[in-house]
Amino acid sequence: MDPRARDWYTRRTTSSSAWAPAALLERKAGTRVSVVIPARNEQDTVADVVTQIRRALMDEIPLVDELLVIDSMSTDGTAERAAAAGAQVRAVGDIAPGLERRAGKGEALWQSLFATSGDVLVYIDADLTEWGPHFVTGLLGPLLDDERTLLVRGFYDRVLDLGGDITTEGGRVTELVARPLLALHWPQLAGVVQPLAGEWAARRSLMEQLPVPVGYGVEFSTLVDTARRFGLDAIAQVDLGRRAHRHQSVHNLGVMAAEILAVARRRSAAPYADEVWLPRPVREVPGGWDEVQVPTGERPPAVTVGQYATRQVRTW
Ligand SMILES: O=c1ccn([C@@H]2O[C@H](COP(=O)(O)OP(=O)(O)O)[C@@H](O)[C@H]2O)c(=O)[nH]1
Ligand SMILES: O=C(O)[C@@H](COP(=O)(O)O)O[C@H]1O[C@H](CO)[C@@H](O)[C@H](O)[C@H]1O
Repeated sequence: MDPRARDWYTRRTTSSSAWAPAALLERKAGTRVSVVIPARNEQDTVADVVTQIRRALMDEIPLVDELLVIDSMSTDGTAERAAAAGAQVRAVGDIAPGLERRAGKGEALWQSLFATSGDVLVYIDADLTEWGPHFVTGLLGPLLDDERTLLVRGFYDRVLDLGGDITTEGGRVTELVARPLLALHWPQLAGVVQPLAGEWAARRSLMEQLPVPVGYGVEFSTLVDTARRFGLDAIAQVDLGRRAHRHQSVHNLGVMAAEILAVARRRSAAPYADEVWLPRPVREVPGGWDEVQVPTGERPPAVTVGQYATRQVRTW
């Protein structure tokens, strides 16, 4: 296991309960906070997400200065319901001249940079069904606590509810693509429990400097790019408890997986790590850390070994 991963995990992981809203308000001082909710056809859930944040973190205490829903080419009532719940709503393509209408979550987050004024940006998905305002305060904590922190990833039990038994087997692309990719190519990041968490926060000064994949690769790219350019300690992660959301079909997640593989391929000049270790999801392990070595050994072509060496073989 890359010792940097476990060291980072130990030093840079906190729980949302460590970041009390009142204490954050004191630390906030002159820092402006924008919450950005990218939304494509989320009319059934966006109003609840907006309402909870508005009530808890704008009406009850003035922690959040700006609450923006980016309407990402929705064809339902997302924009109307978000506005009725009290959010500012801006449609991709209507934000600034020259920013044409484009689909994609990353595109929505990138365009939000031109529609917000916050020094700190908190990204919250619009399809959450099990969550709370502590997602926002937990993500803000490490950023308001230390100016050297640039990016904060949430992590949680990932609920999977496909209409049958409800399990915590969610985060299918996270577990089958993103975390194995990190273990292979960026083992120092293997301690990040939810690299694809849709709830995360970053300094504007960071986001303005990073390239942003227009689709679902944005979480993976910002993690890898921040670590490479600013070091592991520029990143922190916060335990947010439990999260449920609307699920996509496994076929749609196949497209998402390909986007993330493309982002990784564009960045992974490095060969595979010598040894590949995969930490188990932290909540499965009492005490919070266990790792499994991934068998990566390869045998040489049989024709080069032992009794095969003399056989006539077909050559192409
Ligand atoms: O083109 C898109 C695709 C997704 N989203 C939003 O990005 C968030 C995460 O997307 P989704 O729920 O589809 O991903 P999943 O959570 O299933 O991986 C949600 O709020 C979506 O409405 C978006 O704004 N534009
Ligand atoms: O983590 C994942 O594997 C995917 C799919 O989650 P589920 O298997 O539907 O629980 O969800 C995340 O990935 C997307 C790509 O980074 C993010 O944009 C989503 O916000 C996040 O929910």
